[in-house]
Amino acid sequence: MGRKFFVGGNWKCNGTSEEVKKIVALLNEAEVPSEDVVEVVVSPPYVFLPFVKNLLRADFHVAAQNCWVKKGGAFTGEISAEMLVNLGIPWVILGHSERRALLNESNEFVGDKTAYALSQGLKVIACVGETLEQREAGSTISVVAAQTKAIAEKVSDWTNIVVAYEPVWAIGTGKVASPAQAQEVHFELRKWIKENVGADVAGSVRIIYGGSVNGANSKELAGQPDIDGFLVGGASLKPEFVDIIKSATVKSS
Ligand SMILES: O=C(CO)COP(=O)(O)O
Repeated sequence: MGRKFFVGGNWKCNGTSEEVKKIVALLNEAEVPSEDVVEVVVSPPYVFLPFVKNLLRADFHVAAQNCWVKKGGAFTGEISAEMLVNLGIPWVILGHSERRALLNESNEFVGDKTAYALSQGLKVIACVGETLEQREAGSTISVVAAQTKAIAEKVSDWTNIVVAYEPVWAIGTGKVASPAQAQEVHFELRKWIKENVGADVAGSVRIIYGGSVNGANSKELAGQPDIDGFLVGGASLKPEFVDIIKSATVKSS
């Protein structure tokens, strides 16, 4: 099958330099499956990126949580894709629901950002997901498809994209999607990609799940055929992140 398990830790807007040092020390000491089995990427706030990159073990990688939609310049407060490349940051998270909801990032804007970041050589964790209202209205698949379509319209090569399905109602709520609920959306999303992008991309693109993943629920979720890993928020700041990384072995066993 060839979709390497992917575990991302999204630290969001959290951490002091002391706390960041502690998390990095914890990760550096962790005994986890090799890089052949699981790809681990942690995403600290911008200001800690070079620090984390320099201290972190070589088999784990770092991601920024956002970047600007085009070349840098007179955009106060923004960070450009070129700067991330310049600092050797390989990944960026784009389209997180917190930015979509709180900063009004539209599907089109996220599609443009994804295309620009890829064009500069970054790898992108592109987030999609429905709100509770949308789920209850029965529009989960159409919402997720529209978000993915806006990316597909701007991007032709999906090699460096990981899609993160993060139902908004499961983020930071402790209310995890059941393995069956997550699998259903991952399956439908892969089907959409197969029909609208291509069978090769559908077979190879990793679709990871995010929303209240923890050390206790990660194994069962990882057992679902279309779940290729996780994007973890709260639990990525805790020792249980190591257990989540270890759930990669569910796929290889
Ligand atoms: O938003 C998330 C990861 O990007 C998920 O957050 P939680 O794991 O805290 O629910």
